[in-house]
Amino acid sequence: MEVVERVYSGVDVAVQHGLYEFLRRDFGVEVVSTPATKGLPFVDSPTPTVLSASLYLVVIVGGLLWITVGDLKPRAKEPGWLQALVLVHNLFCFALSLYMCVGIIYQAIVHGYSVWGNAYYPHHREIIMVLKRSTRQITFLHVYHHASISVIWWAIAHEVPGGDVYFSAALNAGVHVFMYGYYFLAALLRSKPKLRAKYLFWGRYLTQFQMFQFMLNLIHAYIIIKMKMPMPQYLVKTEFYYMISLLCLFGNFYFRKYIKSSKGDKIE
Ligand SMILES: CC(C)(COP(=O)(O)OP(=O)(O)OC[C@H]1O[C@@H](n2cnc3c(N)ncnc32)[C@H](O)[C@@H]1OP(=O)(O)O)[C@@H](O)C(=O)NCCC(=O)NCCSC(=O)CC(=O)O
Repeated sequence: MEVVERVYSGVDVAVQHGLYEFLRRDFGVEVVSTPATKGLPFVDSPTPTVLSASLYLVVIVGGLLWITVGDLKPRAKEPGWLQALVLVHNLFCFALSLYMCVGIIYQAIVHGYSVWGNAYYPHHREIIMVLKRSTRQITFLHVYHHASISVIWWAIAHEVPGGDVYFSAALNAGVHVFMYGYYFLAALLRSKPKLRAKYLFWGRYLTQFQMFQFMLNLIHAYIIIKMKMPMPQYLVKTEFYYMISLLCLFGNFYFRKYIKSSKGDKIE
């Protein structure tokens, strides 16, 4: 019997199961399925991602204990090494986000994707906050988001590494270009509050942009569910509820930072 190897995603298996049976029965062709992302580091098994997310939680909880037990106050003046680390970190993340955003959009164009409605088929082939002792920034929102998002994206890379997932990946990378640009400027102008207020007035618009992205992802997930598009339903439903949770948390953040606070934006 002829053996043909095909890469697959969870979607593909469901869609093409009948075809594989037909090939086996009528043509004597055995199709061997291989995940599209097989062999990629961190994708085959969830263990490295779950371990990294757990390590992240251990470092955050350990860091909070270190700050609390030692009764450490936020640093009035940061040591030079910490300033340099924050600047290099933000610059690196800024460049990486830009590379990812442009790269994903480029691939989407090359594969003739439309904005939405692209099913995946196999042929398409903080530590910073702890060091700064900035307990103000170590919020439930921040820790929940960073501990969970890596596991969610592991599942996406494993199950559907293509199709419409390009959209939220490109959008999020684009948002992160601005976010790390913002953090870079905030760190650079730390001792110059007037300049910081002048050049970082757009912080609130950045938060709105983040919430707009969650809203778009929510609408997108809703459409996929309603149109019964060939995507693993548990992943789309996870996206749907995850976006609702982020909208609530960011709504609360926005209200407390920009509306309720009598001082207004912290950077002023
Ligand atoms: C404007 C925001 C981007 C950030 O709001 P913040 O209140 O955290 O920002 P801020 O104005 O206090 O930021 C200035 C302070 O951050 C410090 N800072 C600099 N670089 C940093 C870094 N890489 N990580 C954390 N803090 C950093 C600066 O030195 C400065 O400290 P000092 O004041 O001591 O001088 C907001 O929209 C936001 O995202 N808020 C949610 C909080 C959060 O955790 N966001 C990031 C992950 S969520 C995410 O990523 C969602 C998404 O996908 O879009």
